[in-house]
Amino acid sequence: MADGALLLILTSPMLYVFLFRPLVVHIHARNRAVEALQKSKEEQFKAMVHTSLDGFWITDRLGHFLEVNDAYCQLIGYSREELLNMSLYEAVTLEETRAIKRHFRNVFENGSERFETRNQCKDGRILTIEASANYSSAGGGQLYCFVRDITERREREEALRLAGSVFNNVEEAVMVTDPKNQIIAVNPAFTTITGYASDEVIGKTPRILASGKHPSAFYREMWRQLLNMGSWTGEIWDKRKNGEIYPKWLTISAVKDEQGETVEYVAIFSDITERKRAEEEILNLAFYDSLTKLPNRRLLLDRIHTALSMSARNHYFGAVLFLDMDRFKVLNDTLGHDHGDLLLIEVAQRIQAHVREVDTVARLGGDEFVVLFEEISTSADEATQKVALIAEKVRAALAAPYSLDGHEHHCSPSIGVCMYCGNEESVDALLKRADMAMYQAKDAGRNAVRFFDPVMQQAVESRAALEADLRRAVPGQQLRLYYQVQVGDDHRPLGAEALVRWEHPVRGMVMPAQFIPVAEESSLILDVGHWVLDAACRQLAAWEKNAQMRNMVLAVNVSAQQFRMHDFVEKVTALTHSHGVNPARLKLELTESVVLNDVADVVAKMRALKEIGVKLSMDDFGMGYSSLAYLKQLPLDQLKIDQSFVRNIATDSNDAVMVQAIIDMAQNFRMEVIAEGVETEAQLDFLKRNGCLAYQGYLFSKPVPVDEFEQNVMISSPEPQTANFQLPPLVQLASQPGL
Ligand SMILES: Nc1nc2c(ncn2[C@@H]2O[C@H](COP(=O)(O)OP(=O)(O)OP(=O)(O)O)[C@@H](O)[C@H]2O)c(=O)[nH]1
Repeated sequence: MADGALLLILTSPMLYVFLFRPLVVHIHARNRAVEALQKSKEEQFKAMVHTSLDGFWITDRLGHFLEVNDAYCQLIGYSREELLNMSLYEAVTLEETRAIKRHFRNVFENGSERFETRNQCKDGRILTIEASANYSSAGGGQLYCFVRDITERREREEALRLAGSVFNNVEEAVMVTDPKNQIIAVNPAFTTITGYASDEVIGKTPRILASGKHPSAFYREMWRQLLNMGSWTGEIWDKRKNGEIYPKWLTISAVKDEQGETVEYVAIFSDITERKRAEEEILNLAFYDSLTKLPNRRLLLDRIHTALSMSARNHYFGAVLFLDMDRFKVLNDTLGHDHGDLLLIEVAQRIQAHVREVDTVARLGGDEFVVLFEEISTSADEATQKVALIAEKVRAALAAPYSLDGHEHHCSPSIGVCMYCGNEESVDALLKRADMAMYQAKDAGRNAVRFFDPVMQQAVESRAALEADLRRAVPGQQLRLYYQVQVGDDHRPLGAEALVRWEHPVRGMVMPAQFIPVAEESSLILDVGHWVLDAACRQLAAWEKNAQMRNMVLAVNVSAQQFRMHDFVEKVTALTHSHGVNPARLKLELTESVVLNDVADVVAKMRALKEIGVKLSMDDFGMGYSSLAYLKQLPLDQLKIDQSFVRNIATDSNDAVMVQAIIDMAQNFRMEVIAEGVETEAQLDFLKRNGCLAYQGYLFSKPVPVDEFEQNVMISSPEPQTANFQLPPLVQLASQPGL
């Protein structure tokens, strides 16, 4: 229309001036008005958009921002200028790029789309955005979009979803109560643990769960803490629907609103029956003896420790009783371990029946028990007397016959007592003393009570020190061999007995009587024994090269422990081989204690030794329990008459008869016989007259180092094995034991 008017004006100026101009003016005015209206609408729109709390943007079809409002700038952290130089793709997270493209396509096709996306702010934060986009074809196609940050809402929803899932699936029971303590919700685990379905408890108070095991003060304290601190945690005994009382671990928290008012209490609990049972079991295993149910060593040590500290404060005397059943092994060996166990249980009960409840009765292990008496008296005398009385009562009770599964058995205890006051002595020392006293009771014939004696302690301590030193003797090369000659009836040297000496750097020369018993009580005797055999073989090998010494037979003592070793024969064989020694020059002296053990095994070993050519002699013959019956079975070469018989043959007719009998026996069994401890001519004379043709003793020589021995042999036999062994001026030393 406006275009037609213009044509008319151009073709007819008059018409224009008079008719159309006013019209044209009107039209312009109207257009201006429309424009103005449009402008004002745009302004309004702009104002509306810029004041909107929601974000707003316009992009072109490619996503370049054409307009953004302040809310969007604030939301995303970029300025308007920055955004107008960016595309929407730069404002979303990388993963969202494809989704945005899809949303754009949808908007182009459908005109509008609501979608959720994730924007990346300038500072890196990721926001969950709800977007409502519209398409306009104006300006080559534009997208108008209102956006809203729903990050928090989504997080809340997620948290709620999670809480709901946790509530329903968690193993712990959850119970929610209102501020009036009425149950408003419980989860499935609550039903599993308590047995109550939710509709049975909702509207009720948690008191229906109470076991009645706790006093009301317990609940008062729980509420006090809950109200003051906002939560309570602890162990509590409750009752299930079926009446079963059980322990649970409970946490109650008060949930408050923004004003700080409690709106709910949330109780979360788990059933700890199993855990408590396991804990108790572990505790029992750790601190109690499973057979007698008495405290074990660990708990006892702890109790003694506490008792000593108490005594240091209150100055009361206390005591430790150490009990060991006498010959308990016999019961195990005869009636069996089960009966042994029954006796131990009975012993535990009898001890407990005779002491106060506050006294600790413990089992240390095996047949050893300890009783700890605390706070007996502040007077030493009174305390000692009281303990002596109790100990005697316990002894008598334990010595009474036992009926074990129908079998009557007699057993008794040996009891050692050690008093204490204060904590100067350590727990260990105290127990050790009581133990020593117990051994004193055993030594006194058993079934007895003995108090600790300090003199005995000293003896025990010096023995322990000797053992510790002895441990270093072999590796420290402190052992020596001495040689005591053995001669024939013509006094010619036949060989020697090798005798061990210990040359201690501080103690000086230690005699075997001092250290062999100590070695025998530990396995040290094996090391010492092996060393002696090795040294003897080395010496024999050296003598092989010396014409005058070549025929010497060397006797070596073998301990019972050493002989019992399963590989003893192999060891002897290996030693003779490795030193290149003629085994016939080696004579092993066995004692009756060796032979008494397991006759069949002993005989087998002896035969094996004889097979390789080693000679065997029975040492200290006549001292033990050797019976003719088994002497006959032993492949012995020689009997050695013990020096205790030899000592008195000239003066004691009994000993003389004994020696005669031994010599006869040896002759009957076709064994050689040698007498040890020959110190006088009279003894020698008697032996000779009775047919004993070999001798060892101070009359010929004391034990001497190898050089001296060789010298003596060479002096006495300038020609190999011809001359008599001269009696050296050593006879005066005869009073020393012939070791
Ligand atoms: N039945 C049973 N025997 C045990 C138990 N623990 C250790 N023993 C045995 O208890 C015995 C303890 O013996 P000892 O105390 O050394 O010796 P004993 O025969 O009592 O002789 P003395 O103490 O010298 O009078 C050993 O034979 C152990 O094998 C156990 O739990 N039950």
